[in-house]
Amino acid sequence: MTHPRPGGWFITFEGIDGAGKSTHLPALAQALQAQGRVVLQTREPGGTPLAERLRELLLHEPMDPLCEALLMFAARRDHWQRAIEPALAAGQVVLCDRFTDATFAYQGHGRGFDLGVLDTLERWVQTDAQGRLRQPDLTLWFDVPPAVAAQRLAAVRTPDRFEAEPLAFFERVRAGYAARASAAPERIVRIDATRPLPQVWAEVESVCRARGVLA
Ligand SMILES: Nc1ncnc2c1ncn2[C@@H]1O[C@H](COP(=O)(O)OP(=O)(O)OP(=O)(O)O)[C@@H](O)[C@H]1O
Ligand SMILES: Cc1cn([C@H]2C[C@H](O)[C@@H](COP(=O)(O)O)O2)c(=O)[nH]c1=O
Repeated sequence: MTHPRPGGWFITFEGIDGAGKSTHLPALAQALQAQGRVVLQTREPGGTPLAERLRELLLHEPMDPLCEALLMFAARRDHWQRAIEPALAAGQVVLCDRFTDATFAYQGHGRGFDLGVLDTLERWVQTDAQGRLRQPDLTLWFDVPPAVAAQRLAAVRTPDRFEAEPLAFFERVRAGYAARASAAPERIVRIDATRPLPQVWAEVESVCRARGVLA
């Protein structure tokens, strides 16, 4: 049997809007808590009072792509320093609904923002006191075609500034996630999220067991 390591795990949930991330994140939190782990459930943009205020602007105020990218990273820096790093240092499991892969997918591939600049901002924001660039330990990429995701979301809520983008935008975002997954296959695991919920959850559990996140 595998045992969770004593230090913290940093696990991120990614995918286009409506893929199913927010459905599975609390389920994994519950499974981990049942095994005695302390779990921080959080999200981006957001996760601290300041970052939640930036989220409101990002989701609802019109702005140009540079402003959008800078605000995403500003929110991330606050979230990173005040919430994620302390939780990991305390040995907690951090489950984060979106992180920097989303910036590469949405701002980079979706909006066409310079990927090299995003690399630089990522290094500025996520480098620890020892000079190491910190990445998630595991990223679950919930992959669905944009038409499926749009159908799911249409049934449940009024679209925000991102969700109101056309299908072609989400095709580019999805391609962005695929590119990130090809570049980091050991970290980013693709989950076919078009299947019924119980099957998707079974794969989440199985990946987490295989990685030693779940015992
Ligand atoms: N595998 C699935 N099959 C059918 N419906 C699903 C599936 N996964 C999620 N849903 C439904 O789709 C809707 C969107 O799911 P959810 O909120 O988890 O997506 P999300 O990826 O977190 O989206 P967002 O990033 O926009 O918040 C919800 O109503 C959810 O119940
Ligand atoms: C972190 C991050 C997020 N976004 C976008 C993606 C989503 O449309 C919204 C967040 O809404 P959700 O319902 O919580 O998924 O923000 C982005 O464009 N870039 C990012 O880095």
